[in-house]
Parts: sequence; C-alpha cells; structure tokens
Amino acid sequence: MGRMLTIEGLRLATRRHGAPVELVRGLDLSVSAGAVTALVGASGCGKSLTCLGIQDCLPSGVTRLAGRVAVDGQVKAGLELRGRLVATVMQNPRSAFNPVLSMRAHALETLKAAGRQGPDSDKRILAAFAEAGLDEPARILALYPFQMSGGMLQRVMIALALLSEAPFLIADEPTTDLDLVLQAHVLDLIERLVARHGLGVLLITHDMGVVARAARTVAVMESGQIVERGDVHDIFTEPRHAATQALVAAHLALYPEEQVA
Ligand SMILES: Nc1ncnc2c1ncn2[C@@H]1O[C@H](COP(=O)(O)OP(=O)(O)OP(=O)(O)O)[C@@H](O)[C@H]1O
Repeated sequence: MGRMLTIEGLRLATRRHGAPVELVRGLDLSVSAGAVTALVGASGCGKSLTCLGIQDCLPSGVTRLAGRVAVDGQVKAGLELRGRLVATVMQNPRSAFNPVLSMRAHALETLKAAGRQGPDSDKRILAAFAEAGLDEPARILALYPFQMSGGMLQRVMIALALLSEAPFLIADEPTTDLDLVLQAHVLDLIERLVARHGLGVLLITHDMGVVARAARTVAVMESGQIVERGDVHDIFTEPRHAATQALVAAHLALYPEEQVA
C-alpha cells in the first residue's frame, strides 16, 4: 500500500470577546501518495487554518484543541512533518521568501532543514529547478525574490518542495494569484510530480475549475467541518450537500461548457 498522511479529529479554536470559538471542528482527512486530494470550500470555512494546523504552525491567537496527524499510521509532531514529510506551496509565493536571500541560499536552507545537504547539493538544486520548469536554472539561482515574477517564485517553491524529498505536498491556493496561462503551467507541473515521484498532494482551493482539472478525490468544507467527500466525478455529477451543490453550480454558471455528463 502507498504512503498515507492522515489527519484525525483536528479541532482549532480562537477566542472572540473572551469566549472560545471553534474554527475547525473535528476534521478527519487522508491524503494518499500518488494522488491529489482537494480540500474545497467557501472563503473563511477554515481551509488555510487546517493546512497550518496539520503542520502545527498556527497563527497567534489560534490554538489546537485536539487532533492527530500521522504518516503511515505513526503519529507525527509538526516539527517532524514540516519540510521533511510535508512540503508546502502557498498562495502568495513572494511572502514565503526571505528578501535578502538568493534562490540558491533558499535552496541550501531547504536541504539543510530536510537533513539532505551533501557534496552534491548544487547538482541536486540545479536538477530540481530544471524539473520545476525553470529555464536557465544556474542564472536563476543567483537571483533574489524581488528580481523574479510571481509565477517563477511559485515554480521555485515547487522546486524547493522537490528538493526536500518530502512525500507529501500541501498546496494552499497555489494558482490563485497567477494568470490563467501560469495557473495551467503550475497545475501541469504538480500533476507531473505526482505521476513521476508519487507525491501525495493536498490541494487547497476555492476554485472548482482547479478541482476538476487536478484532483482525484475531493473533501468539501463548510464552517470548519468536512460536509461531503468523494471521487471528483461524483462530486460534480451528484453533489449531495448544499455547500457542494453551491460550489458546483457557481462553477457551471461561469463555465457552462464544463457540464459533466
Ligand atoms: N489568526 C487568526 N485569529 C483568529 N481567527 C482567525 C485567524 N486566522 C483565521 N481566522 C478565522 O478562521 C476562519 C477560517 O479562516 P481560514 O483562513 O482558514 O479560511 P479559508 O477557508 O482558508 O479562507 P480563504 O479561502 O479566504 O483563504 C475565518 O473565520 C477566519 O476569520
């Protein structure tokens, strides 16, 4: 059986006006190797917090009340997961880079954090950058974040994920800030990496077009809970929960030609 990332009973909360408010309310989810699992839902339903909660790097003011994250059945702490078992690609790549570090320095840090630094580091960095579709990787390694476009930075994030050799990738709205052509490139790239390296991807999005294009299974979230899950085809053809029906209807209203038979 392939590798599996499992999240069980994740509960995240904050305090408002002195009273506790649960933002993620007992979420169970699994991500299989070699496939893309989409976590979808309207803005504010808790997708990003779930992604941060899995890795135990929550923003201040939000705490984890309960929940376990396991890889292949073994419970893991955030520190063991981050960068070693789970790599991340985020919506706004610019905010993920240190403005005073070159791409090479970022890549070396990634290797160090993953415990994979060695005499062949530079060779591996060049290979990962090339695989992420960055032309002239040797030139790009010398660049700083401000010298690069959002699309290039997104590819570097994916290259860094590859370098870490983490078996799982959490991609939080990886295409939202990109134009349509770059969106397609990034989704193509993720699909290739899933096929070639057997990555297990948790793709967080509110865009059902991205879901239809990239995901095998889908979990639909509303108000901090998963309200429906299923195969991507079933989600589009027979959505059962009102939240799923609303997401599918909104998508088909925009793209009626994508009506699934
Ligand atoms: N640091 C924080 N402190 C308190 N509440 C927060 C914090 N971050 C997020 N929230 C609240 O948690 C809820 C879920 O937020 P989250 O960012 O996970 O939503 P989302 O589904 O990812 O939305 P979007 O698609 O807009 O990114 C929202 O009600 C949000 O206001």
